[in-house]
Amino acid sequence: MTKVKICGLMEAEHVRAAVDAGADAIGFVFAPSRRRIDMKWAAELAARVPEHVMKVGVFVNADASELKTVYRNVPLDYVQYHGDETPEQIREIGLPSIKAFSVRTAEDVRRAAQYDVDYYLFDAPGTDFRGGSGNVFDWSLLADAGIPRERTIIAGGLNAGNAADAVRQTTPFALDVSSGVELEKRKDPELIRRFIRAVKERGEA
Ligand SMILES: O=C(O)c1ccccc1NCC(=O)[C@H](O)[C@H](O)COP(=O)(O)O
Repeated sequence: MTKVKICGLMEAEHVRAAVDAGADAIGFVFAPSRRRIDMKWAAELAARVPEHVMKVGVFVNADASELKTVYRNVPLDYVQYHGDETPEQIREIGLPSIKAFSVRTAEDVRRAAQYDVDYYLFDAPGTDFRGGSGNVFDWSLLADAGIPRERTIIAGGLNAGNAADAVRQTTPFALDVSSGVELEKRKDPELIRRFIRAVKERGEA
């Protein structure tokens, strides 16, 4: 069954809505963004999340010691690298990892093979910030990725209306969404529920 990650959560009500609706992972953004969250508040929110729901911290070109401080203080399961981090930097930091790739061309997708990480997240290029743009990239480019589908996460412009197509076309491990579960730039519990339903109830085994 395809997993769902709800990213950019900032409010207790929205974390609860995601967990209650069956999210498999939630994301906190510690990078420059309108969704940026303070470490102490993220720790409080994460403490209320059951263990089976993965907690992911999103970073963009963060200083290694800063990143490790957040990882120590917030009960995170994965670090999501959403900037220009190199394979060496990620290896040296040595934490469970997701590397995000902004996809414009097939070459952007092929770069992923240089990384030894737990999961590979393919996203549309950012506009204001490095992620969370609400734009979709060309999923057909993934045919060239050379990355096992069970370690692939698709992001970028997903919503309840296109989630089933994304799963059908890319057969990923998980879908990741942020803008598509927001109303007027704030997470919306009903949209969160609809998105998770659209992924989980698409009739797969
Ligand atoms: O969400 C952000 O504001 C953000 C800012 C900087 C780096 C990464 C960011 N988000 C990472 C995510 O995993 C998003 O869910 C992903 O980019 C998809 O976003 P969307 O197109 O809004 O669904």
